[in-house]
Amino acid sequence: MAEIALKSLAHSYLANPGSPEDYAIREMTHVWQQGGAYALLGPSGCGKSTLLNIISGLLEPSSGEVLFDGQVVNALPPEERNIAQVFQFPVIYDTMTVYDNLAFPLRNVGTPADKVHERVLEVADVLDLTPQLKRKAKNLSADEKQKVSMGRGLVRDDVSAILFDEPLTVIDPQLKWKLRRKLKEIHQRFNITMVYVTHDQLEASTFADKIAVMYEGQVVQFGTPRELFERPAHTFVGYFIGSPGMNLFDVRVRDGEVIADDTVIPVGRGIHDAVARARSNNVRLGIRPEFVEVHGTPVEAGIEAVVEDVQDLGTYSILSLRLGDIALKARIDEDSPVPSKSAYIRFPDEWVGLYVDEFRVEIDHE
Ligand SMILES: Nc1ncnc2c1ncn2[C@@H]1O[C@H](COP(=O)(O)OP(=O)(O)OP(=O)(O)O)[C@@H](O)[C@H]1O
Repeated sequence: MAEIALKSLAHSYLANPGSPEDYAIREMTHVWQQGGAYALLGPSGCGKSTLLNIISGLLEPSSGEVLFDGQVVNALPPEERNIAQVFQFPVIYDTMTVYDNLAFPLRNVGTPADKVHERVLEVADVLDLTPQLKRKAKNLSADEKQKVSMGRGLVRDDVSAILFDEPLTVIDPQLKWKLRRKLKEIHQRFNITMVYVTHDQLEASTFADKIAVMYEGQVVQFGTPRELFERPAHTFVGYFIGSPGMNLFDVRVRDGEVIADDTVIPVGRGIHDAVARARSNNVRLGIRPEFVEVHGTPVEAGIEAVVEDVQDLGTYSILSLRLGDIALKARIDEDSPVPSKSAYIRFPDEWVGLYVDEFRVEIDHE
């Protein structure tokens, strides 16, 4: 088991990279602590698989270092890194039984037979594979094959880390939920560093204690699911996490007031001063639909907005609102009255984020 550190790491698939866009991984420094359950979350093409393959040694980075417990491992081939990796599609031996497939990684490193037997039974039990142990892998369903593949990743308890690259993609939705919980259980039981790649925020939040959100080859935020929700560090995190994503709108200061389009946004002094100080043309305020305060009648410091649509989602509704040219979403609980034509909205200062050139700027609210 190990701490995995990435130091000034960068990777390009091009022979002579020039601009930042030429890099699948832009220079980053990042630490996965020993024993943590982590998710690497991001859209297709943001560099997740590239990063995993660099950690496991399948790919050599263009620059920077990979360290396991402080030791540089760049020169070590995958088999010497002591890492287990589970891929999107099953990697198993079709002609072997399930038992032998699970035993393989242990026998490969000379584990004594009694220990092999004990671990195979334990992992088979956790993954509900015990009834299949004697069957040939080729006769299994797609779900079962992937479970065997996961079992092969989990069977050794002496690995530095287990890396999962979208392991549940081919799994039936109902079983997916069950396996995610199993993985969490396994993590708690064996205390192994686990990094789980996914583009699904729900999958990331249910598995991981901390999530690294990747965007265009960079980790733009590393935090708990709650931190990502409440304080997105980058507009992409605001947009990608949550459903619907964060409201973001351009703002500037005019005549001592913060305005968006032509609407005055009543905000506290801290936000006003920070907007006034921002030296950029890309200055936005962000607030999640959950934190927009909605009233049916005028309130102090409320902004009148046009209600364009109401989507009833059972336990809550999503309002589509318009403020001049700005479209906004607000979420209201089922027991709150739903305004019909006009709504009076407020943005509580504590839930408003300021984003300058896409990154969050901390505001002193005092
Ligand atoms: N072998 C390769 N040769 C050239 N470019 C590559 C190669 N593998 C990946 N890329 C490019 O590197 C970038 C990052 O790809 P990567 O597969 O790491 O992203 P990802 O986040 O894992 O995406 P996905 O979820 O679709 O697998 C993409 O622009 C991709 O086109």
